[in-house]
Amino acid sequence: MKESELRELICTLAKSMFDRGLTSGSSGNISARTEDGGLLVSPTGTSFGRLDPGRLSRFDNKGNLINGDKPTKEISLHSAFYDTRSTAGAVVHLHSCHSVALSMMPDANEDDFLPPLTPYGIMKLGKVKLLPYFRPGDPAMGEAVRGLAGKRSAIMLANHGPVVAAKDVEAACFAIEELEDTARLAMLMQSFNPRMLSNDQVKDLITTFDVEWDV
Ligand SMILES: O=C(O)[C@@H](O)C(=O)COP(=O)(O)O
Ligand SMILES: [Zn+2]
Repeated sequence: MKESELRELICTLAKSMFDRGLTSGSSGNISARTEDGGLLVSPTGTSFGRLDPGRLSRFDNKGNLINGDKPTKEISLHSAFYDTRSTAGAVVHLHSCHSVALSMMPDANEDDFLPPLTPYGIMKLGKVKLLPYFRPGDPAMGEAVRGLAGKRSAIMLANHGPVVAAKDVEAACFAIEELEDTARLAMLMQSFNPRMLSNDQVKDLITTFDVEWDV
């Protein structure tokens, strides 16, 4: 994809998520690989509702900022995904409400954050890791992601928000939206003892759709 098209797509997808309340104010950040191995990154303090394609932070393939505004303070978090997952072409972070709510539950599962409620949750995300709370911008977040050795495409930062890497920016947005939808279902259903997918049904999905599943 030409860089000008990628710039437009990042801003269009970010605005779509903002307009649907998936992140609000100036929360969230998004990045995508360019054809020359560089990165386009949302600038710090900007709103997903009003990203300007011409002002995205542009890094070259050696990680130098070459133009655009000052990047998100979570750049080390994004870099950790690119450095540990060779397939990563985009990374998205949101402050999506239901995911954050689920991360605050006393019985939240750290190794497998999302309950197996729907097939799409499994297919789009694999197993989601819940990481502890970090101060926003703390490079330790990136270190925690590096500690996962590229085995997870999706993580949840406790009391903060989800972060998802995927092959391109559209796939990353699809996946993080699925994470929020699954967390929403989990919160809606939590007092009803919902019937979940069985282990066999989950295994069937993993096999049929070639889902990465860190065991
Ligand atoms: O929660 C935070 O402060 C950041 O993770 C965030 O979502 C927005 O920070 P910037 O991308 O630096 O604006
Ligand atoms: Zn954040």
